[in-house]
Amino acid sequence: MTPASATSALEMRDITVRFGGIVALNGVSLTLGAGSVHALIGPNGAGKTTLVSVLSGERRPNTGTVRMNGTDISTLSALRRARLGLTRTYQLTALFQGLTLRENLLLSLVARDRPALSPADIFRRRDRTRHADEVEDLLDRFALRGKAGEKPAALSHGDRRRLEIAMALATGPEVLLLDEPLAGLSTADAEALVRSIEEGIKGRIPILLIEHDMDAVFYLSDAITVMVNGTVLASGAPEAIRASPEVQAAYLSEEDDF
Ligand SMILES: Nc1ncnc2c1ncn2[C@@H]1O[C@H](COP(=O)(O)OP(=O)(O)OP(=O)(O)O)[C@@H](O)[C@H]1O
Repeated sequence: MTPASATSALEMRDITVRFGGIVALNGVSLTLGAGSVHALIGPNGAGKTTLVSVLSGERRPNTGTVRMNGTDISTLSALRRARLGLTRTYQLTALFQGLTLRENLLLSLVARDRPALSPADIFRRRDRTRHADEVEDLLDRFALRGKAGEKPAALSHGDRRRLEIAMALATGPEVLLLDEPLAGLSTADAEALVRSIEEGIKGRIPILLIEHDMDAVFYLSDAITVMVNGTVLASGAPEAIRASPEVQAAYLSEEDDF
C-alpha cells in the first residue's frame, strides 16, 4: 500500500475502457481524499458515466485498479462493493410506499446495523426508540421534518431527491457517489439540496460528485477533476481549476453558468 492509499477513500489508477474502437477512458487516475467532496466534470461524452460505472463495479475496465480505503476492490462485483459501503443513490423504488418517511429512514438504519436481515425481518424488528435520534437528525439535515409523517407518494420532486440521499446516508456508506443529483430540479430545490449536502454530508462521508451545475460544483467541492475525451485534463483545488487556461479553453468557457 502506498502512503496515498492509506489516507484516500478511493483511488482509481490507469483506468482504460474501450467500446470497440471507441476509447471511453484512456488511462484515467483519480484519488478521492477521506472526507472530501471531489467533483468530476467535463463535457458530454468525456467519460464521466463510464468512470462511475467502473467505480461502482457495473463495468470491468480493460486495464486499471480501484481501491477503497486502501483495499483493492477491482475484482469485486457491484453488490460486494455496495456491501463494503460504496454507495450510489438510485431511484427510490426500494421505498416502502405504505410507510411514512420517518419509518422508511428507520428501516434503512436497521438495515445498516443488521445487514444480514431480510427486508421482512427488518420490518418486524424495527425499533423506534433505538434509532430515534438518528432518524430525527436525518430529517433535520435533509429538510424533511415537515414531511416526516407523509408517505413517499406525497413528496415533491425536490423532497424525493433529498430523501434518496438521506436514505443512502442512513445505510452508513464509506463513500457516496452522487451522479447528477441536481438534474431536473428547480432552482429552489437545487439550492435546498446543495444546503443538505453541505450541512448533512460534507466532511463526514467522502463524496464523488458528478454534476453539470458549475455553481454547485465550485461551491461544494474540495477538489475537481476535469475530464475531456476520456482523459484527465486537470485535477486540483477549485481555484486552480477555475484559473487554468487549459480548462477554460477546453470546457468552462462553454458553460453558460460559469
Ligand atoms: N455502452 C457503450 N457503447 C459504446 N460506446 C459507449 C458506451 N457508453 C459510452 N460510450 C461512449 O464512451 C464515451 C464516454 O461516454 P460517457 O457516457 O461515459 O460520457 P459522459 O461524460 O458521462 O457524458 P454525459 O455528460 O453526456 O453523460 C462517449 O464517446 C460515448 O459515446
